[in-house]
Amino acid sequence: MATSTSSPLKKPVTLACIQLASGADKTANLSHARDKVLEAAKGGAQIIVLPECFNSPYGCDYFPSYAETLLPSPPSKDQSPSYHALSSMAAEANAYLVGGSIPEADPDLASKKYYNTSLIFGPDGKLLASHRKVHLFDIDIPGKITFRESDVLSPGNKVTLVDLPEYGKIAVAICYDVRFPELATIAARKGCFALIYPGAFNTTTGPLHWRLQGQARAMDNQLYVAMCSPARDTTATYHAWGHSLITDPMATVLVEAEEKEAIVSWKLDGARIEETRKGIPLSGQRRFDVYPDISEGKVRFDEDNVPS
Ligand SMILES: NC(=O)CCC(=O)C(=O)O
Repeated sequence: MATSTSSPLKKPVTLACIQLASGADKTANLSHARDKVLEAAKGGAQIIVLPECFNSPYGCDYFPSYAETLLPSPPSKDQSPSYHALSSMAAEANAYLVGGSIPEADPDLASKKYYNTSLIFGPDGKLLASHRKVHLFDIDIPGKITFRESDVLSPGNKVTLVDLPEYGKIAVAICYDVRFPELATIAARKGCFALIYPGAFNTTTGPLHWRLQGQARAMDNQLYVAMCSPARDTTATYHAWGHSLITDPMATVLVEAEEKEAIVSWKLDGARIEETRKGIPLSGQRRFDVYPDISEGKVRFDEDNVPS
């Protein structure tokens, strides 16, 4: 069966994950994020990723008090200081910025609906897309960790693909979303060269699954995967696993942080995707006569890719 191996990445691009140390002071977190984004850009990064809830502590008790309204878009500075800080950082860095995630308040404040939302900006500081976490982190491992984002958050309802014109398409999803291979498969079949997950696994599931999830999504879909965590803060109520990493399309972990603040980066190369797909030509071997192609079913994308 004929197999197309042309790469979805048009030219090499350096991607950096910033494993940011943040605390309770939002203004300080935004300012620290700016310093680190500029540092990553100075180091050559053209796509820069921040972690989940980079502007606040991570936890259900914090979401409402840190939440910002993002709609109507663009929001005013009062509505969303984080939106404006991220936009300025992207422009100053002259880089694409996957702005981790922030707690978002529904514009109908009376609804008391909140989302875990990632904003993605272009090098000119313009918003390119947003992703509301689709799969909320609700788990209960007795004696270890119980977490119910759904007590406070509402889920997003779309797959988020973002076109970076010089390079190609990326997909953005948030943390627990990584456990649902469907999003990744759809993104890969729609031509993405990388899956980018701002995330914050914990010290129970992190050592078991964080790396495996990144490698599994890369292996299944033969593309790059970046997972960006906050640094671990043992004085916080939630202890993030850290270990931000980038895997290649063969599922090799190219670079991985420890638990403390760090920037990890790698030059992604389309040839690596082509070589992987040529060697193991999955795309031409699928049996859509036996099972359906989930990327061709009813998939919800956001047509104009801005909050709506
Ligand atoms: N913030 C999250 O979604 C955490 C996900 C997580 O830790 C997991 O095990 O999955």
